[in-house]
Amino acid sequence: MIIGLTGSIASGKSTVAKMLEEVGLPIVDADLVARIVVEPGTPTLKNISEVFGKEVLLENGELNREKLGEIIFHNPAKRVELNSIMHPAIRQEMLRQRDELTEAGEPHIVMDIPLLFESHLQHFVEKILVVSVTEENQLTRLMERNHLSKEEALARIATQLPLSEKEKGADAVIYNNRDLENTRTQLLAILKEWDII
Ligand SMILES: CC(C)(COP(=O)(O)OP(=O)(O)OC[C@H]1O[C@@H](n2cnc3c(N)ncnc32)[C@H](O)[C@@H]1O)[C@@H](O)C(=O)NCCC(=O)NCCS
Ligand SMILES: Nc1ncnc2c1ncn2[C@@H]1O[C@H](COP(=O)(O)OP(=O)(O)OP(=O)(O)O)[C@@H](O)[C@H]1O
Repeated sequence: MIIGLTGSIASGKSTVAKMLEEVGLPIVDADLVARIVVEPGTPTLKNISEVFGKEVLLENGELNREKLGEIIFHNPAKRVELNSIMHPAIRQEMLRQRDELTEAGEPHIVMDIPLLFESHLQHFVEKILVVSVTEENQLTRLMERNHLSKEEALARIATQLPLSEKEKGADAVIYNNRDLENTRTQLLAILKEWDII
């Protein structure tokens, strides 16, 4: 079974992905793939620097993620432009990793895709697991993890579909508002129901 793991920024997808890894499931991680496709020397990085200018590169030639983040989370047109450069490359590499795992005989694969609904990638997966949080917890955790001001964190949250909408499209929802043991208990119950463990 191909499981799509999604949620919103700082809702706890990576936290749940780690738990899924601990029970032995392989993960295809879109955020990680998004880093691979912009490594120095890739056509995607060249394309980004042509469109956004040399200011989005560090001195060593790597992508300046902080700088690019500041630009795209405050400018919808720039975000659409970046998405149109990066998303085809990300999708291609994610499918390659998925096929490699399938060929290696993995019976279940998790695809961790933050923008699963926004990018209409539901057809990539068979079951959708949404990690949800209250707006209050999401904001506090995002500000703490990324050292962002309230305004910066709210701007990032606003670029994604509301979690209430994502919950409607889910086969199962994990409410990640309490401690990690509580989250793990919810996850294991879902995996049992889906006959995965
Ligand atoms: C702008 C970048 C360089 C900022 O890097 P940074 O290290 O600060 O963030 P990171 O990559 O860890 O992303 C954190 C979260 O931000 C959110 N996010 C990232 N990109 C986008 C986007 N284009 N639109 C909406 N939300 C986004 C996701 O929830 C993601 O999990 C980076 O996010 C990026 O390359 N984004 C474009 C690719 C993309 O769409 N990635 C999202 C999943 S495929
Ligand atoms: N149940 C919890 N209690 C307290 N803190 C938590 C809990 N779950 C996650 N966190 C913390 O909240 C932050 C966001 O979690 P995580 O990185 O897993 O989210 P994410 O959905 O993967 O985010 P992104 O989309 O930005 O990659 C992290 O700093 C994490 O340690």
